[in-house]
Amino acid sequence: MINLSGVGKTYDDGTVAVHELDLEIGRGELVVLVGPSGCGKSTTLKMINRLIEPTTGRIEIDGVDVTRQDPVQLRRGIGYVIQQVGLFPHQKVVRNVMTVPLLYGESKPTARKRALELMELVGLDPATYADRYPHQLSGGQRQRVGVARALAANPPVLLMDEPFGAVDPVVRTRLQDEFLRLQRDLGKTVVLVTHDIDEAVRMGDRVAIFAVGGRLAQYGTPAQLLAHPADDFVADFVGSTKGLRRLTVTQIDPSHLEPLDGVATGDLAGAIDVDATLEEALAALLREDKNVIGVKQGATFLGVLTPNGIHRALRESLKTR
Ligand SMILES: Nc1ncnc2c1ncn2[C@@H]1O[C@H](COP(=O)(O)OP(=O)(O)OP(=O)(O)O)[C@@H](O)[C@H]1O
Repeated sequence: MINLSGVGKTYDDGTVAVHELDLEIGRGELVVLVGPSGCGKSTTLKMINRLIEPTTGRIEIDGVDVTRQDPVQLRRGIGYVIQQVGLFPHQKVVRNVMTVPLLYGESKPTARKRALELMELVGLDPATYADRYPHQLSGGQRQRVGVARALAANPPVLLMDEPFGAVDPVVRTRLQDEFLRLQRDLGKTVVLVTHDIDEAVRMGDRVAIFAVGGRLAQYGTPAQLLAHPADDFVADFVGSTKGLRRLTVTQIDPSHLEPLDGVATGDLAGAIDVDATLEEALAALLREDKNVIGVKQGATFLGVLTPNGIHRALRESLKTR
């Protein structure tokens, strides 16, 4: 879908922001670019929609070189969400979201209808929020308006630069979850920039870790990066809590379950679905202050998971990936 080959950017003052970058992003994939400050993540993102022109290399979307496309045309197919959202302060929320459909020649009633649908989609009740001004919203709500506006032209590609950066950690986690749910329905191809490795691991189908100097240190699934960091830099960056992070990306394996026989009902912390992650299983055990949790697939009870089982599953996932 999106293909970067040998892409480099050297700014006029000689700063090498991105160096010989090869990156392939599949259709419908959510790829996160992560790394320390100044390592070229935003520059990479802006080269995809031609806000910045590369010095070397080639960027293709669906096999078409972006530099051969009219930038305005190109950006119609690419939604862009930035941290400070950039809403028009003197326009009501609904009007802010209508901007893009109006730009593309939709009639006012059609644009308004679409804007209200999009507000609903991103979890902002139109009846409450449509006629507010941006300053009458919380940071998280403003961010949702930004996402709604980026989706307004129904672009196949979405570029997001620190989209959840400006909100507190609790709201941030909620927005991340909401966006993941939305993404499951919409199936956009998303490239998301963050400096937060936890966000990268939570959100990314694949994660590209950048090192200073615009060098790609490693590209892989969160599980691969956590289990097999390519070098010391990546190992350091994913950090000492990588065992914990693995909980969030490792799914329950039915072969680690034990039979229910012999477990006293009082010891059981309810049941979770087999599609859950080890983190969800552990969280449920801690929440209920129990040491056994049931695992089911639909209505079928598969067995139980204990802290030992979780530990074993973690150890094995480290070996196999
Ligand atoms: N217009 C410019 N002229 C010169 N250097 C620039 C320009 N824009 C960015 N840079 C430099 O290019 C490098 C990469 O910048 P970029 O914004 O892509 O990094 P980033 O990884 O997105 O950083 P952050 O996480 O801090 O936003 C940095 O060293 C930055 O100072």
